[in-house]
Amino acid sequence: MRFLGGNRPATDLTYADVFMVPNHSTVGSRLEVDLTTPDRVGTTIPVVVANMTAISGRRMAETIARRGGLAVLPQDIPVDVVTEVVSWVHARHPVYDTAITLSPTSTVGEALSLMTKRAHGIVVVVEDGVPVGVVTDGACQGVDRFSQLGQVMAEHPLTIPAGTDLPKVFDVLSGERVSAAPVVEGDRLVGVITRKGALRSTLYTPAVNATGQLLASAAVGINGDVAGKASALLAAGVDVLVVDTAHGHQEKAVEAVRAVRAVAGTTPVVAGNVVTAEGTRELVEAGADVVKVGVGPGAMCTTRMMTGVGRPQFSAVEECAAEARRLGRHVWADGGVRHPRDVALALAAGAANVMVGSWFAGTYESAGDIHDDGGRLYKESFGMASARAVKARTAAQSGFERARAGLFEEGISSSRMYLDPARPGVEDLVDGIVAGVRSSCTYAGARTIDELHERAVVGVQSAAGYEEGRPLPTSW
Ligand SMILES: NC(=O)C1=CN([C@@H]2O[C@H](COP(=O)(O)OP(=O)(O)OC[C@H]3O[C@@H](n4cnc5c(N)ncnc54)[C@H](OP(=O)(O)O)[C@@H]3O)[C@@H](O)[C@H]2O)C=CC1
Ligand SMILES: Nc1nc2c(ncn2[C@@H]2O[C@H](COP(=O)(O)O)[C@@H](O)[C@H]2O)c(=O)[nH]1
Ligand SMILES: [K+]
Repeated sequence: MRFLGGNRPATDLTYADVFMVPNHSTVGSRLEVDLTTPDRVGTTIPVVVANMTAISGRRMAETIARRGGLAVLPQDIPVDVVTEVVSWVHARHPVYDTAITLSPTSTVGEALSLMTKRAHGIVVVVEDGVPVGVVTDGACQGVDRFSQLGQVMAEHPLTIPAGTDLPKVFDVLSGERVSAAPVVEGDRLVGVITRKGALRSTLYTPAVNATGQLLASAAVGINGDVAGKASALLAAGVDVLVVDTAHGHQEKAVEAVRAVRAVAGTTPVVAGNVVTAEGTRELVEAGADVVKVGVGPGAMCTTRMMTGVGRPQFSAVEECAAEARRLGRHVWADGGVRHPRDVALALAAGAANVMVGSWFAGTYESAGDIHDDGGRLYKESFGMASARAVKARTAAQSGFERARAGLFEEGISSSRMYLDPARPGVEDLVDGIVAGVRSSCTYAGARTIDELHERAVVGVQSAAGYEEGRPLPTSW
């Protein structure tokens, strides 16, 4: 990456401060771009879901890995639960979405409450593992919530035999005017496929481990028996370990990384967070394969307002990525991503992968429950250093210790993240990110993430320059 006109600004910058100019390009199509990440964690798109309780759970992990990304389970989740979630994610189908299933005697109320857990929009009614009907949201409207699904379901549903050619699936579903259908092996249900899902599966490559299972990752904190917890997570089968703390450039964090490295073998170890070359170097020397960059850019984060500490994210990523690359390692840009452009700019700055939290909170697949605010659907999100999260994390401590820890909050305890009715699923947001980044690459003349970093020419803009780039939904 170089600055336009060779003018490196004296001030640190964040994503909104910068733009990329197009280069002469020989990349003729956005489909020629390969977004496999150079960090060797196995992701085929540069999207990692942040380890936040309100966001990253089993459905998020499954859905994002199927499209080539990775979700990190938060450090607060007990090991036995992580173990169960990881084996569940590993057992998911790499192409077909997991079906929501109920029986003919289940109620419409149950179907409606489960329908928003996934974006595919159907409940499959099963008897002995065999689909006998399909229920859509439309079929549940205007009927008593206690009605049984056997009375409202569409019987003898269209089913797709597993292994059917994906363009054919798209054509069959389009021809039958249905958006989703159960997938069967023989007569037994193995999943669900949508029209969009068939399309996406031709564009995305699932992120899988050496045995072909969807990738799963989990975080470990820096307190307590770090090596013991890391070993338990490895025994649970996690494919990527993340050492997670606010201040990664502290002795305790460095020791935690050493402890994790000692037990991790060949499993990639990611550690953070830092914002300087020195912090990056110390974590790499302690054994991190990837260093996580970002102090204070997160949407739920109050650190900069509380402490004055942090660094504008574009410059933080640029400096840390340069140091990591010099040492043969990589960085993940963590926090502050609100638009596809931010992902592209993080990669241009040298990040190998980009962590997204709050933006994904407002989706069907995030971990929280859905709420209705006068017809607008939303989910609650909260920071991992908020009083709410600290309370949960310190549950085993004495009341005094918990109350004292609660005084050191550096995050928002409650925020509403509204679902975009046009893009309610996390895959809709990923489509936007991937389309944006592929396009950035062709503008820069890059076929890969490394080439985007090498070729990017970045300028600094005024607030008016940024504003000019925003679309205008209504007139002036
Ligand atoms: N990226 C970011 O900007 C930030 C991210 N977070 C997220 O919040 C979650 C909680 O992280 P964290 O607060 O590190 O909690 P942890 O429970 O992981 O513990 C942090 C440990 O570091 C010690 N510590 C020393 N200085 C600091 C400091 N300035 N801030 C925090 N801890 C410090 C703490 O001791 P003691 O409590 O005694 O001081 C404690 O032992 C994580 O998921 C983290 O990623 C939190 C803040 C900023
Ligand atoms: N200072 C705090 N940072 C937090 C908190 N919870 C999470 N985070 C960080 O934010 C990113 C995600 O950023 P987003 O803009 O995509 O939401 C996450 O990975 C953490 O590093 C918090 O309570 N305080
Ligand atoms: K912030």
